[in-house]
Amino acid sequence: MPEAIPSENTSPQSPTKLVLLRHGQSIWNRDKKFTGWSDVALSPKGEQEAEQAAYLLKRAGFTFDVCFTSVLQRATSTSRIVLAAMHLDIPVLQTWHLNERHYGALEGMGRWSAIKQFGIWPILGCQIKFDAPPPGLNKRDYRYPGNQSDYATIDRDELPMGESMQQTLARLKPYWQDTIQPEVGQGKHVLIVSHRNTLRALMMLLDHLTPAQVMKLKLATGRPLVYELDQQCNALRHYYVDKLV
Ligand SMILES: O=C(O)[C@@H](CO)OP(=O)(O)O
Repeated sequence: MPEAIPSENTSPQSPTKLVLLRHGQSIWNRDKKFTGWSDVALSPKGEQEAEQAAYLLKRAGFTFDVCFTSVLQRATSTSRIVLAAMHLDIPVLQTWHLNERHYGALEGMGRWSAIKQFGIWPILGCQIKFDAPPPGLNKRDYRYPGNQSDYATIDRDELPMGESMQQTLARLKPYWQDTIQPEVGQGKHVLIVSHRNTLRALMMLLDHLTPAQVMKLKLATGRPLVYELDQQCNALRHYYVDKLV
C-alpha cells in the first residue's frame, strides 16, 4: 500500500516519477451509480478535489510536461482544473483507452436495483473476479459506445458492451506500452488522469500484481498517487502526494 516518502520529481538524479490521478468525485459517484463510459459531470465536491489535488502537487514541487486523460468529462474537467491551478500550459492527450471500465447493462443503476434485476452473483462476481464481465448490452442500447458520436471514428469491433477487469487491462496495455511509456522513458514528467479501474489495471502492470491483488486495490477520487519507476518502468515504490508534506 502507499507509503510516505519525502521527495519531488524535479531532480535529475531521482528516479522517474509518474503521477496517477483518479478524477474528482462525479455526480454518479456521489449518487452511488455504476458509471463506466457514461459521461457524467464532476460534482461540486469533485471540482474542489481537483483544486486540492493541484494544490498538493504544487506544494510538493511537481510539474508536468504532458497529461494523458480519458475522453470522459469527469477526467477531462479534472485535468483542466488541475493544470489551470498549476499554471501549466502543456499538451493534454485524450484517449478512450483511458476510459473507465465499461459497466455494460449496469451503467446508470444503483447497486441494489442492479442486484434486484440481475441477481447478486453477477453483480458481486464482476466486482471481485478479474475475468468476470458485467451483464452486457446489446448493440441497439444507447449505452453502447457504437451508438455515440464521440466514438464514431473507432472500429466498432473494438468498442465494448461491458468489460471485465481483464478486458479493461487488455485495451489499456497497448496504449500504455506504445504511447505513454515511451514518454516516461524519455524522462518526461507525465500526469495520467483517469478512472478507478483503469488506474488499477495500470497499477497491475507497474507493480506486477496478481489478479487477486489488483481486485483489492482501493483508489480515492482526487488524490494524486506518485510512482517512482526504474528505467524499464517497473515500480520501485508508490505513495500518495499528500503523505509527502
Ligand atoms: O465507473 C464507476 O462507476 C466508477 C467506479 O468503478 O469509476 P470512476 O468513478 O473512477 O470513473
